[in-house]
Amino acid sequence: MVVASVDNLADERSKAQFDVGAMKIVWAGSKHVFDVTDRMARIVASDPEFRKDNRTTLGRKELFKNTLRKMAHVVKRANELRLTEEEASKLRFFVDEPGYLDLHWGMFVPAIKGQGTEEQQEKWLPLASRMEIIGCYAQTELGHGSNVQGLETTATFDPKTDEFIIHSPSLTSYKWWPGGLGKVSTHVVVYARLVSGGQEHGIYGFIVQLRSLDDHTPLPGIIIGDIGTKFGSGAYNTMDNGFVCFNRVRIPRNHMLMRFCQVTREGNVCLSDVPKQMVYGTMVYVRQTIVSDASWALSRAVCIAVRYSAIRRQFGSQDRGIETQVLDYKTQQSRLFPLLASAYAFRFVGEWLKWLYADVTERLQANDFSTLPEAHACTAGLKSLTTSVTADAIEECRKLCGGHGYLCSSGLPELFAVYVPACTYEGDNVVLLLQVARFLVKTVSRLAAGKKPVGTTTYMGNAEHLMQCKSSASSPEDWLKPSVVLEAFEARAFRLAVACARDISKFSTPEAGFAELSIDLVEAAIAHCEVIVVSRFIEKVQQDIPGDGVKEQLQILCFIYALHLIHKHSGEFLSTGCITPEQATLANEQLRTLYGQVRPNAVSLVDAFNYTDHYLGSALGRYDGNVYATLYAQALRDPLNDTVVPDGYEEFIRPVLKQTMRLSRL
Ligand SMILES: CCCCCCCCCCC/C=C/C(=O)SCCNC(=O)CCNC(=O)[C@H](O)C(C)(C)COP(=O)(O)OP(=O)(O)OC[C@H]1O[C@@H](n2cnc3c(N)ncnc32)[C@H](O)[C@@H]1OP(=O)(O)O
Ligand SMILES: Cc1cc2nc3c(=O)[nH]c(=O)nc-3n(C[C@H](O)[C@H](O)[C@H](O)COP(=O)(O)OP(=O)(O)OC[C@H]3O[C@@H](n4cnc5c(N)ncnc54)[C@H](O)[C@@H]3O)c2cc1C
Repeated sequence: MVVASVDNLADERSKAQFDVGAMKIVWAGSKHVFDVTDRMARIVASDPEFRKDNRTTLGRKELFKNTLRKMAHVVKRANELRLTEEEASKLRFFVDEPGYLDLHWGMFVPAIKGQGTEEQQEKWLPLASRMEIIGCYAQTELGHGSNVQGLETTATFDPKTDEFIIHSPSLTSYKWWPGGLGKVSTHVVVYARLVSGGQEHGIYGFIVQLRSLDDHTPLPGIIIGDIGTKFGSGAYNTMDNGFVCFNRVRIPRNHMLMRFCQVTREGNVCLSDVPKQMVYGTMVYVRQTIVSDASWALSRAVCIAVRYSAIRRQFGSQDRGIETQVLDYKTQQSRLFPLLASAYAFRFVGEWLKWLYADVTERLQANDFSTLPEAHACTAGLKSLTTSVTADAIEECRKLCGGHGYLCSSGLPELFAVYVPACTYEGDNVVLLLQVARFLVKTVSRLAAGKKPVGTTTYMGNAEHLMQCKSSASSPEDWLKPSVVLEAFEARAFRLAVACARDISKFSTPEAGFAELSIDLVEAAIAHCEVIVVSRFIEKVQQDIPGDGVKEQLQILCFIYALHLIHKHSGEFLSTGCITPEQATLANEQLRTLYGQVRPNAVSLVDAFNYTDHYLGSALGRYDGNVYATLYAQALRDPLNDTVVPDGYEEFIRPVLKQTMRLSRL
């Protein structure tokens, strides 16, 4: 049985029609990134300190202490190996355990870099880099998260002492959720309403010390703790998401992050000549990183499901002969291959978004704020789209693995539990899509005023054509033409956005229209985000891509990505008149053909992710395909199997059996 499993994956690998090594480089982004990633993944996988297969069986306290041990080991190894920032960040990534380091490096440091003055950066960044202080990011409160302008915490300037007084005026104003806050962080960037001279001046970030650097006890006026156990076993419970109440805590004036707004010694508030949304900059940065993370989480789930589907056999045999690999069932392919294609799509759009973010950052530094709205819309929209799809996809992969997918040893339940809050943190996905919709409606109304759209909305400049065009697809092969596919996506997105803008104008106020039509607006926003992903994927496959057969495989995946969306949203494509029912049928026919073309390459396409068995953490997704023996070995290691007769037998099983025996004798 074991030998047959191993043979299956070896057979699968022998069928590949492309150069897997070259695809690994494409997936990584470059040879350099591949080398760094590969080396860091192996360092983590070979270090017993980073073992993670017992995580779901540990209680919260044990689990948390275990994470503290691992985080300390990460810092130690990074120092010992003299890792660069890039290497250290990959090392932390492959440790694959949410912990305070994520928030320290991922939000606290970026908040200071983005919103601190040069002097503030000079003071705080070395302390943070050497980890002489540990920081987190506290924006959300018990009563408000999405509505940042509704935050209640105050930072009142006291000109007498040249200090700010940080205060939580109500229970609902307690900071609630920040990762790393509950038990670890010594410092925090806290977002509060700036009050000076009796007037409010908006929300800004303030650096506050939370705990003593000598004995870690909370400083006076600070009530702090963990908010409690979260969804799933193991999963995000390794993180100390916390609460904090500030009771008139005093901090020096220069602890306010003053890059965009300065408070003088006299308490005068001087706003720089920049948009006030610059204070939301850390969120834009993190949303961009979340899009890249989505492709990692999705590809990990898909890797497990594809390998297992090649191993798993059900039905199809005559006379108890060899059964069919479940990967050969068209229904399995139609559920799995679009997810495989989405993993590649999100990888490429993530890389593009990184470029967009770098570009806008450069412009902002030169006081050019013109691309800020587009950067906000793209990061918000793509964060929303990719995390929602990924969360659903992990659950779909669990189902694709049948009963064994439900076991923690499949790796999928914990991956789902750890991933699903991505739909909420850094902005609830619906709230973020409504931001995209606001941007789209504005773009459409600017069009009417003769303004030329730029960036990702450039396609809307072709307004007349997009409103009238009818798809020219007359055969399944036509759906392999980039121009045919793009036109359908652009026309659908534009028509939905125009319909929303038109309908909003029928209400008494734009706000009333926006609120009433928010369901349609969310759909228009998704359609626009899908234009971005599809067009970036098409752009990618039109480039020169080295490696035998690599480009061909990516083209197949690109069209699977696009055509499965046409199928999924066929209602919208049809109701907007972008395609006809016959053309939808042709697209489906082509999709089926493409599934057949991916089939022999599926295992190699997930091998190209280059994941170690440690990172995958799955009995079902092992590289060698030795699924059943691993499942059995892991079952035997379960704490319930420590003893043959369970604890509790004497107390709770024997009395029941005795009672039943007595009753049956009656
Ligand atoms: C091994 C596994 C490891 C896992 C590790 C994972 C690590 C991840 C850790 C996750 C940590 C999580 C952290 C957090 O969650 S931090 C808190 C995040 N909070 C949010 O995201 C709040 C969401 N809310 C908002 O962003 C705003 O409140 C919202 C945008 C929704 C509304 O803001 P506001 O009321 O001010 O704005 P309006 O809607 O009225 O818009 C006014 C104009 O401002 C523009 N705008 C809005 N936001 C931005 C922005 N960020 N940048 C630029 N411009 C922005 C908006 O478009 C409006 O413009 P116009 O007036 O021109 O239309
Ligand atoms: C694991 C995790 C880690 C986190 N880490 C941090 C952290 O480190 N620092 C930090 O500051 N915060 C953190 N957060 C908090 C997070 O940022 C917020 O939970 C998030 O921004 C959503 O806000 P909310 O909880 O207020 O949701 P709500 O806004 O209350 O959402 C509830 C529902 O209302 C809907 N809704 C809200 N507003 C609208 C609207 N205008 N129109 C239509 N529907 C609407 C939403 O779609 C949602 O369905 C974390 C959260 C989680 C789950």
